[in-house]
Amino acid sequence: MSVFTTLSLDEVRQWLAPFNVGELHTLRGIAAGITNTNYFVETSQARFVLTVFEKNDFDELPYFVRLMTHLSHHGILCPTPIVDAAGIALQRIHGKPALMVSCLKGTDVSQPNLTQIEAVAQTLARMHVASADFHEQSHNQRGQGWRVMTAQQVMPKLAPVQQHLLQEELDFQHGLDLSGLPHGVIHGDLFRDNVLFDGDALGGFIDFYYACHDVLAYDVAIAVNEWCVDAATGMFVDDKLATFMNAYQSVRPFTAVEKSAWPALLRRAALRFWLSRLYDFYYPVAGELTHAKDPAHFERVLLNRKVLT
Ligand SMILES: Nc1ncnc2c1ncn2[C@@H]1O[C@H](COP(=O)(O)OP(=O)(O)O)[C@@H](O)[C@H]1O
Ligand SMILES: N[C@@H](CCOP(=O)(O)O)C(=O)O
Repeated sequence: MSVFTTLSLDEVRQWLAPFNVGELHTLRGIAAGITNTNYFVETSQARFVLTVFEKNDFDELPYFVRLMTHLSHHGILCPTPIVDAAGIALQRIHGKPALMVSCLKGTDVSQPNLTQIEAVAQTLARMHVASADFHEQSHNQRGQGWRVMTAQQVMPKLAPVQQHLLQEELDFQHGLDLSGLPHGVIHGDLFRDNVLFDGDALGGFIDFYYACHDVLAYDVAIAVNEWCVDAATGMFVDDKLATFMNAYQSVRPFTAVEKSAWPALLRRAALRFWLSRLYDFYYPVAGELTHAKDPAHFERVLLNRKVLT
């Protein structure tokens, strides 16, 4: 259960006063999610999601608010930040940053079918295209500096064969020059729990809090490593991968440079989540669930992607 900040109907009613969203009817804590407190807020006008940020500083959030606003104005299915009468979306509640967004339709899907994979891929490509005129740049919190620091922390915990794999991959990634690849806004964590579906119709992408300015094809690599993989082996499932790549490239075809960097990007994406899962595994935060995020899965994915290079 991830409601860290308990809110009462009365305080949310008061908090909603500067918004033009009608009368508050119901308030329901959302159990899913692990980082922030989320509530479904139902008013006489519509349904919203209210997020209380448990870890982010206020100052790092306006980028995400402006990004989601930009993307929703460009027709990308994602939460739309709701502004108060003064035009301000980001507020405080219990002294923590708080944001209300539109409620998307649907739920996350653990076994996506090809139609759903196609919709994710096309929307991701449209999001990348729509980001071309979003001119703010935010650095990747899970980029090179984080990789090196996290690797140092987990390295002593690993078996020698894993240490060798990790060091070799860090060296390989450090030596890459990706500056010639198209850059833009990446989602950065487009996992199955961050995409909602209403049947086969895409409800939208959520959880933009790893979004940043980075290599667009890297975002695709993150997504295919999640959506098109056999859970037992870490190998690609061919028809899922083909469906994803065809759908993505029907909107934004890869350049020649992206094609040649692709195997390395798949490795970088596998490394990123192997590392974060290793860190969570060896340095668990009391009370947080880590069992669902198996580092060994991304170790297998990385080993598989190395074979492709
Ligand atoms: N805009 C939204 N519309 C509908 N449901 C949402 C929305 N945002 C979040 N949710 C629901 O809340 C859950 C937790 O959100 P998430 O962003 O993953 O939280 P956390 O940041 O804590 O990981 C999601 O699985 C989804 O069910
Ligand atoms: N979707 C990821 C978790 C998000 O990354 P983290 O760096 O916050 O752990 C996963 O399933 O590993």
